[in-house]
Amino acid sequence: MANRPTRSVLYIPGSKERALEKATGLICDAIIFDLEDAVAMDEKVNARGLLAETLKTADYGNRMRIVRINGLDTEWGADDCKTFAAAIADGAKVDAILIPKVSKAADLDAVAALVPDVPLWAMMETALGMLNAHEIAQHPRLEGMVMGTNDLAKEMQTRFRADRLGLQTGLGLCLLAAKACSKIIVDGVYNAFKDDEGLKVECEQGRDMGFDGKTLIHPAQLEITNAAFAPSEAEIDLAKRQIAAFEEAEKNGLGVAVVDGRIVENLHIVTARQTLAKAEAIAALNG
Ligand SMILES: CC(C)(COP(=O)(O)OP(=O)(O)OC[C@H]1O[C@@H](n2cnc3c(N)ncnc32)[C@H](O)[C@@H]1OP(=O)(O)O)[C@@H](O)C(=O)NCCC(=O)NCCSC(=O)C[C@H](O)C(=O)O
Ligand SMILES: [Mg+2]
Repeated sequence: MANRPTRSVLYIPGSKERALEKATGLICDAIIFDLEDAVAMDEKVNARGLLAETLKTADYGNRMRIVRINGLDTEWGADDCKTFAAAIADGAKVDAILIPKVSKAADLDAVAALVPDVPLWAMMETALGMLNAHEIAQHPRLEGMVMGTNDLAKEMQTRFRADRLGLQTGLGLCLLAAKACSKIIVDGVYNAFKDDEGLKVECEQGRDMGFDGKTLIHPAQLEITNAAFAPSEAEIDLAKRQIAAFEEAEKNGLGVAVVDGRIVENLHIVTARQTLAKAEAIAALNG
């Protein structure tokens, strides 16, 4: 869905009944209902059943509902696919299926064959996935990419740094692939969920790099993230002034305007209109 905001994408373990209920009232743009890493092995089967029933009955409003299945290389992946294909046919509201550890386009083909029609999202979190990001982004069923920075850091053997130096190549490759193919791309989680300042810095970095939003692990991270990935009042004001100045310049037969000492050309107007469209989409979401 073009323009659908994905500023804040909250993981909820599919096994946690209280968290599933709480999310109906949280200020997140999207929810990842997780059956993979957030669910213990002996809870996998129960979580699958609980989640399938919950998505038939619970009202998550206009929050996007994304189900993260287990990989098809695990004992749960194929049954996750079959259960959700059946649940969707039976009225469960699922906007996308998220596949973990996607390393090549064929990983998407395998899930596409088991779950018809629903858009697919890919966890980008393996070194091979980074190298194959473009072929993954080109997949016709793919709608969005999610950076899995914990798994990527593990495979890369990087250490945590505020500037995410060891992850930058992977983040950049995935961003290029997603943008070239007009797909949604959201950043990885910030593990220290009580560190607001650190989260803010990482959100700003992700926003500056071009991510559409960030994945989160705790409701306390929502407010900072929503603010960071929304156009600010100053950005909205600048966009309006750029459009007005450019229209005025055009009337005078000019192709360039100047706003705040900077040139404004047609391409800047595209960005300005995108900023206003994003602000409108967020306002519409908040009703
Ligand atoms: C991190 C947590 C285990 C902390 O849980 P808890 O100790 O229960 O937190 P609080 O007591 O502060 O919770 C306060 C209330 O908020 C609710 N809550 C907590 N977390 C969530 C949530 N994620 N969604 C919805 N609601 C949530 C609690 O129920 C409390 O409610 P109330 O009873 O009304 O007070 C916990 O936050 C958690 O489990 N988070 C999710 C962890 C997760 O999903 N991990 C997997 C995804 S990360 C990943 O794998 C990314 C990727 O693959 C990679 O490789 O990087
Ligand atoms: Mg992961």
